[in-house]
Amino acid sequence: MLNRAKAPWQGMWNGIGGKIDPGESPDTSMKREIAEEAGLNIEPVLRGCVTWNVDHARYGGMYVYTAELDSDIPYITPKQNDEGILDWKPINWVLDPENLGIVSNIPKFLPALFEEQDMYEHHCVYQGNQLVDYVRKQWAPNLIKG
Ligand SMILES: Nc1nc2c([nH]c(=O)n2[C@H]2C[C@H](O)[C@@H](COP(=O)(O)OP(=O)(O)OP(=O)(O)O)O2)c(=O)[nH]1
Repeated sequence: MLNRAKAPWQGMWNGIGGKIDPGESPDTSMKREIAEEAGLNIEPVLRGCVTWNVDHARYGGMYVYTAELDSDIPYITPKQNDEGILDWKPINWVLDPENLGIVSNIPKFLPALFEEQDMYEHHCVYQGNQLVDYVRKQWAPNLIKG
């Protein structure tokens, strides 16, 4: 997890990610972001997408990935970089609904990434900063591999 040094969600814990560069595929972008921000070489596995709208406007979305790491990987945390503080967190801590230090939609979409075979679009509706509705529907990637 990354405790973000900058907005959005400054001071909160989020997964690692970032914007896709021009000409880059989502998979390649994910690999690059994890290498840049965590110094890890991973094979990202696409597991769905998260979409949102804020105040019935400002629609956006992101692809979500998982990856498997060797348990013997030498990786000491917490560790600070330009993006914030990196640390491994127990899954129960991440998913605890009373944990207000986590970006609010993570407990909604994360369990399905690990526990279910199917992929979903996880849609989040915000009023201002408040997550007021969440629905998911089955989703299949279309022409995004590269
Ligand atoms: N958990 C969660 N993360 C989100 C959501 N929306 C969203 O953009 N993100 C992620 C993607 C990015 O990692 C980060 C948004 O920050 P950003 O747009 O400044 O991107 P970044 O600085 O991390 O990336 P970059 O400039 O290095 O490319 O949060 C969301 O609804 N939930």
